[in-house]
Amino acid sequence: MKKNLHTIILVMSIFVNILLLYLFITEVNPNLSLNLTFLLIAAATAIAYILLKNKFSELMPVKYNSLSEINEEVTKKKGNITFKDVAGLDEVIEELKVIIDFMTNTEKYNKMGAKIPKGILFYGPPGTGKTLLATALAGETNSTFISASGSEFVEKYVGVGASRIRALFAKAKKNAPSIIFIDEIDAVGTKRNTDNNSEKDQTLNQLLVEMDGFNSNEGIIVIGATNRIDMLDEALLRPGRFDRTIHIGPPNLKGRLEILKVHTRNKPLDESVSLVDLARKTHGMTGAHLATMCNEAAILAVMRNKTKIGKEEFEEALERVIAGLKKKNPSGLEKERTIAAYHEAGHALIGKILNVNVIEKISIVPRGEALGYVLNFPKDDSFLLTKTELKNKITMLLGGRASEEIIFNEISTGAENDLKEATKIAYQMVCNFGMSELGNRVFDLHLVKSTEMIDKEVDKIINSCYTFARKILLEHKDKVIAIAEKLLEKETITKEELEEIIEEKTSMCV
Ligand SMILES: Nc1ncnc2c1ncn2[C@@H]1O[C@H](COP(=O)(O)OP(=O)(O)OP(=O)(O)O)[C@@H](O)[C@H]1O
Ligand SMILES: [Zn+2]
Repeated sequence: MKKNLHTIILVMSIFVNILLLYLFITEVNPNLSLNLTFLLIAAATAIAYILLKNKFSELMPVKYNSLSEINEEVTKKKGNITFKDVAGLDEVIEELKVIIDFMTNTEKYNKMGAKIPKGILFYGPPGTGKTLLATALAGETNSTFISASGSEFVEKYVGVGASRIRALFAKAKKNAPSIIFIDEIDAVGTKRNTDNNSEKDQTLNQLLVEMDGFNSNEGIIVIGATNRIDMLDEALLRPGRFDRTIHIGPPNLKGRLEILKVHTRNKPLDESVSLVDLARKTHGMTGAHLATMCNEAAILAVMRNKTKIGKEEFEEALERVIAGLKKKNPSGLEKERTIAAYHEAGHALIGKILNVNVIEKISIVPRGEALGYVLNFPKDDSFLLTKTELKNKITMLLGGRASEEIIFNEISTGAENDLKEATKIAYQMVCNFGMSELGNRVFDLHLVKSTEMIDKEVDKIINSCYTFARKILLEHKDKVIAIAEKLLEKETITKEELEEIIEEKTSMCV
């Protein structure tokens, strides 16, 4: 729009200039022939054109400059964003410190003949800081940061995706040490078709070739980012390619507080603002949401001619961000949070009482589709499981649903995966392990004429486990409530904290 206006003004001023020139020439020498007059005007216009040529090029549509534009776009030279700008991802940063050592002390590893990883894959929901982390890694290692987006290869550079990949790696080699960051890698990295001929597949093949081609000690690391790791072609995840995968999830309470600190670092805050309070109110939000909220609050303060950002501005900015989230999630965040807390408390308590696996962490910070999770590992490396152990596993899986039913007198869709897993184990008990009343034999579900008997046995197992889960939870309802309340307060509970809550309640009963 602005450029069109410039063009119109330019054309008009050229026209006026020609007119003035004509009037000037006829004024100075009224006897000059018409031909000579126009010749003089043409010469003056040509000179003016040459002088203005540089200005003209600025008015050209952007695409004429696209060749240089592409180069600009992919390379950002040694930025100054570092890990101090990334908050709430301490564990991830710890993991990346090894990569920094690889990149900064390459010699040390070369001498030992150690191979440095070539590719790291960041996966997790949007806005959690994947791009930020890659940029910070470049900042920390003083590397050239070359970034591209997977969707560009299939949308913008149609027909030249593969050669763009080649150019990207050539550039990285020339400017090593470098970090190549490919956002939305799923756009080129989804499972290939069998014919291998589509634009996307050719681009992906080229990416695989390039990753195999460079020597891991050349000082190049490729970082891919995706929200959909499940869709990626397995070839991408093989050793020597993206063989390190790092999950980057939404921040917990402590993480959110740290992110808020980073994003209010250079902002004057009124005393009324409590970041701890804001962190509590922003459950389920990502770093990107929090950054937006802080910025909105600052803008509101400017609009209100304030010298500092007050509590009101933050509250209003928070409401705006929540309104945006609620549009996507009409059931309301608070309700889901409470259900998730009691659901996870149910799993955890049964797991603890029946001694199923070692519970490392319980959380109601959403992860993937799940609204919460109990992180647990097998107690030892034994391959054999007894019938009781399998039934306890099922009981723990059903503990989430049972807890919801006991507390809210209502059940939710949140137990889908638990039910799938519990049913799978029950079928295995009946069909593979001979652990039902049908006797010590196996069943091939594809060969049996009717699955009625098997289904009945599966039902029996599931029902008895569910009754058992309810019994345990009803007996220890105070503990379920205590765990859930702690989860609502802190969002993540460690193994030790869980033990503390259980012990505290137990001693109170005695
Ligand atoms: N952990 C964090 N610490 C500080 N700021 C963060 C964090 N996570 C996100 N942000 C803020 O949100 C912005 C967007 O995050 P970023 O682009 O890195 O997310 P992403 O995970 O790459 O998302 P996408 O998948 O949409 O590309 C960052 O520029 C930063 O301002
Ligand atoms: Zn569950």
